[in-house]
Amino acid sequence: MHARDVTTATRVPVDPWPAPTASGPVRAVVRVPGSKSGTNRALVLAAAADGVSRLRGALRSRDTLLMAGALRALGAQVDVPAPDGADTEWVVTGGLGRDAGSPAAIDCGNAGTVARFTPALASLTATDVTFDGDPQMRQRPLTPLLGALRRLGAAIDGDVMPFTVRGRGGIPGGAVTVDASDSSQLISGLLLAAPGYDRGVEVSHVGGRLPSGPYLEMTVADLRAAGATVEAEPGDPADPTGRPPTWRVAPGPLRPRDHAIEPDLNSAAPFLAAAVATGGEVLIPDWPQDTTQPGRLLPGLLEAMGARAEWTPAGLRVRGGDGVHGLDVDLGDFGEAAPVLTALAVLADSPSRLRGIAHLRLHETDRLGALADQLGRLGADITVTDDGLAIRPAPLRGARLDPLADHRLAMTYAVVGLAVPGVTVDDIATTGKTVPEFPAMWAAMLAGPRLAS
Ligand SMILES: O=C(O)C1=C[C@@H](OP(=O)(O)O)[C@@H](O)[C@H](O)C1
Ligand SMILES: C=C(OP(=O)(O)O)C(=O)O
Repeated sequence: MHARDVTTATRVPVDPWPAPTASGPVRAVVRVPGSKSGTNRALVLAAAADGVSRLRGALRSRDTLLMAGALRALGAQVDVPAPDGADTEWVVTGGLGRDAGSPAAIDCGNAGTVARFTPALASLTATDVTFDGDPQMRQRPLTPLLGALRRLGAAIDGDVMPFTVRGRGGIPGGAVTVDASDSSQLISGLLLAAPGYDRGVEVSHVGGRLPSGPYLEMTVADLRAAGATVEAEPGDPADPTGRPPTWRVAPGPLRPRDHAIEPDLNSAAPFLAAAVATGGEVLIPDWPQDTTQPGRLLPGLLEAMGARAEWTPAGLRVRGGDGVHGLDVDLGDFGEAAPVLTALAVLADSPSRLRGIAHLRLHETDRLGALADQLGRLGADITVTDDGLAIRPAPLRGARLDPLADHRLAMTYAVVGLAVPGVTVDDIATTGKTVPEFPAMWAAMLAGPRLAS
């Protein structure tokens, strides 16, 4: 068992959880909860705005409740509706503690978004704020962010977690470089608070390949929607001597917003994969037509593995084909898809290569090593390469798997379990990081409702 926030677990599942096998093609409509990345950006921007913001469709999960707690510690009021109550809107009254207050503490859990998005905000308060988190969060990249913030004028004790930001009511800001090759969140964290720096910010990425590009688009779009003036220059990855990717945010007030959070397309991935693995059909309502979420790439990826994807007025429908085929793909923009695609790849009839995802070693756990090791217990043939995974078809058998406190690994094992009898999963409740009702949703998917064909 791994530590988890029991306050978010509304139903306690059995441990280890027997992953259900599918008795036939899965046919279901699955409504997935709100986007973690959208919810946590909306909360940060609302906390930094002057006035009251209202969020509909926000995700209520471990990562977003940790964000709500962090923003309260920084002086904002965040009212989270009860899980099953009539009220569904999250209401945020912006305002960071500008008067010297007693020291505050922020628990980041294993939420990269909390650990990377809130230190810059803390530098705008007049309070000492100490940051800590789960053992794995202490290992995840933060040092480049703290160094850049210090160069922008923040006073910070420590280069690794736990560390303390000594808020002095603001920072000068200005131009800074950061090596964000280990995580795009290191840049997002500097940008999201930048309207509050005296001179705003100009951030350039200098280093190896920048992962998770769509999340920087999301940061820019969400800042603009909150009234910030932002310029983004992509740079030319093919010309390392050219101008690096650079973002500029002007100083100025943010406006409060009332808006809806999109469904989390990453959370849809295991359910869509269930359609592919079983030759069935899953429909996700409210799939956005136009989105900055990297999950917009999912339909194409699943089609490359043999599925058919179709946008209908009711949502995105994915139908499995005659079999599952391997794929060779660069997932640098969409590393979160790698675990679930690995589940499909071990069920596929031909080899797969997942490339461009070296940074996954620094996610909730070392995802590359964990996938090879844990799925290897089932007999899967997975090799960790320099920048990803090589997967070859192999006969599979049941075994007990440990998600190592990683929500996406737990959901990945559930997908494999549809096709391989005897898979059990430790600590399935770790899915509460982003999909708190995962076991119940999975059971409901397997029970229908049937779709008209
Ligand atoms: O900005 C965000 O909301 C995220 C960025 C990505 O992080 P990395 O750039 O560290 O991969 C992604 O994996 C994470 O789940 C969410
Ligand atoms: C990498 C992930 O999360 P985090 O926001 O903690 O980085 C993820 O959700 O796959």
